[in-house]
Amino acid sequence: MPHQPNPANVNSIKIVIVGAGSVGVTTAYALLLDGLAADLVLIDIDKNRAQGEVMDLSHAAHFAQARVRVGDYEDCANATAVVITAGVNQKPGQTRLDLVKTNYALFKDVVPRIAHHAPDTILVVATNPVDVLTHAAHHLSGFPLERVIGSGTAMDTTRFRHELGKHFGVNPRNVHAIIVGEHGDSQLPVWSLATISGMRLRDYCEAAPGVEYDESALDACARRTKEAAYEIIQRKGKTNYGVASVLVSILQPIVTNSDAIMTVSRVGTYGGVENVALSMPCKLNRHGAYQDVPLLLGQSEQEALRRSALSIKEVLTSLEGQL
Ligand SMILES: NC(=O)C1=CN([C@@H]2O[C@H](COP(=O)(O)OP(=O)(O)OC[C@H]3O[C@@H](n4cnc5c(N)ncnc54)[C@H](O)[C@@H]3O)[C@@H](O)[C@H]2O)C=CC1
Ligand SMILES: CC(=O)C(=O)O
Repeated sequence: MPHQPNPANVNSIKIVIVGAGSVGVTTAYALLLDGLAADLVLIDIDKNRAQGEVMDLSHAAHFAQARVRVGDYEDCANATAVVITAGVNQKPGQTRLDLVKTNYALFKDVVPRIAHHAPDTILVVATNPVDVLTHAAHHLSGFPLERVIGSGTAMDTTRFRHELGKHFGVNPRNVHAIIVGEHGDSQLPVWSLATISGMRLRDYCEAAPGVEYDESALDACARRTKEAAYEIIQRKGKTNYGVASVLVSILQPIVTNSDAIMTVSRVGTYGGVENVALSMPCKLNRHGAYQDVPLLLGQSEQEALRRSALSIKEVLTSLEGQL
């Protein structure tokens, strides 16, 4: 996702990243290069490793004029945002939902400590399964729902625009298309509202010379979007650059108070399923993901959204008594 030049005065901006592994450190590096924070704190159970990362990042911070340091939970005080990237990641063949027990136990430990020291901060959750853990973070912190944001399908929307841009030979910035629902296997592309240059895809294909509307090619774009993480993990063992860039795009409107619309995960009622977190378009500013953006889904899309909500709810129910 392209980043805007940062117009905010970031002198007072502190961002804490809990989890200085691959995603956390790549996010820290992207934040430093974007100049989005004056004070960047990394917290990790492995302090020695975190210290090594900080030493290395400090050499990049030298050019970016920011302070980067290892911290503990009391350093969350007065943070503008705390990003949670701590936890296990998928091994080849595992789904995101397979990680739930281990990462939920970690959240039970970590989230109350963050909330204790930073009762006014905004939590940005990346750890998988991100929708279930966004729900958990909301309950464990006691924060209002707009201040607990999961990176959700912001990642999948970016991948989808990339795929459609490649297919149509158009810069992904000029493709307006979103993925909603679970950041996982039940996600859904919103074909009915996808546009290029203000035109629905079918109209664009009729108007643009030499472009055919090929439904099976479009389905393949959606399939590659859904399967991208599996393929990357199969090849390199993890994903980090895409998500780091997406996390910076989520932090940007929070820091600059700029009312961006993004597909992020938030607790709510979706497809008639109550008290579940999944991604729909939301407005983001310094108050967090503070407003739903209405989405006029077609009938089959509404049904797919309900199925996605139910599949997340099923995992939440399996954790019942623990939440
Ligand atoms: N939402 C998204 O789009 C994406 C989410 N992820 C998720 O992000 C999470 C992290 O992935 P990676 O960075 O690749 O893993 P990693 O193994 O490289 O890093 C995890 C870090 O968490 C730390 N940690 C473990 N327990 C901790 C605790 N109790 N307190 C503080 N730190 C703790 C570890 O020491 C390690 O440094 C995974 O759950 C992964 O599935 C990964 C990519 C994309
Ligand atoms: C791992 C993961 O959730 C992703 O790259 O989408």
